[in-house]
Amino acid sequence: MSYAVKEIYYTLQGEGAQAGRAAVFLRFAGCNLWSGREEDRARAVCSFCDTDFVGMDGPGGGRFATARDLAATIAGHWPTGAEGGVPYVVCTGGEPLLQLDGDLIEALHERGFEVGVETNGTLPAPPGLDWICVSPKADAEIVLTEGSELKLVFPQAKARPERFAGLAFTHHFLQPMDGPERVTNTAAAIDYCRRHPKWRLSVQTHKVTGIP
Ligand SMILES: C[S@@+](CC[C@H](N)C(=O)[O-])C[C@H]1O[C@@H](n2cnc3c(N)ncnc32)[C@H](O)[C@@H]1O
Ligand SMILES: Nc1nc2[nH]cc(C(=O)O)c2c(=O)[nH]1
Ligand code: SF4
Ligand SMILES: [Mg+2]
Repeated sequence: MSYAVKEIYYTLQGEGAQAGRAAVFLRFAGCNLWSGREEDRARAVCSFCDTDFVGMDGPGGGRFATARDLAATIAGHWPTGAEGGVPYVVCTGGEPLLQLDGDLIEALHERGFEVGVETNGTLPAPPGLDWICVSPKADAEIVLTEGSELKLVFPQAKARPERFAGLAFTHHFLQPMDGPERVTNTAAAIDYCRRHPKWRLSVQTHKVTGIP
């Protein structure tokens, strides 16, 4: 199958347990919980999204006919001068599990990449992923109930942390909801983590440092 890609760029992972790690970001176009159009936001299942994932018009974006082509393009974004460490690609979107498949993961592994995914958890994951970050949304049942990290945007009235605390993830993070209430949400997340040490705070560090 072919892949619809919004953008591809090299940056640092900004969130969660891998925050600070150099990575190529592969942002797929499209999501199953919101059309991406502002006029649909209020009645979307997921209504707080901070991302433009519509179309294939971003830097490095486009339609890729094969897994080989896409993996080669991603590998081309890893700087030739980067010394040490393991090349890392973060597959996000939009919802990456609408498109990410075993062929692409295999092609990326062949090029020496570890493959991470940022997902809303509503779709099954193909085999072979090295890092799975699930970020549940209040009105969308998750089918991915284990993985590397569960990163809950906080607060969501209908998705309280207690509902997810017992799931088999290696890490549990609360990420303050960005938007008009960011400062209040950050204080509330800090307070929750202080009272429930199983949970850690995930600050969106790329927004603090001003990188993409
Ligand atoms: C844009 S989403 C794309 C991946 C996938 N669709 C998902 O929701 O996990 C990437 C990450 O940003 C988080 N996110 C989206 N909007 C946010 C906001 N307004 N504040 C904080 N985190 C947000 C998501 O929960 C997810 O962890
Ligand atoms: N630097 C950086 N880190 C991120 N981690 C998750 C992101 C996402 O949009 O999925 C993201 C992003 O957009 N930028
Ligand atoms: S599920 Fe992810 S990409 Fe889709 S609208 Fe929500 S935060 Fe944005
Ligand atoms: Mg983002």
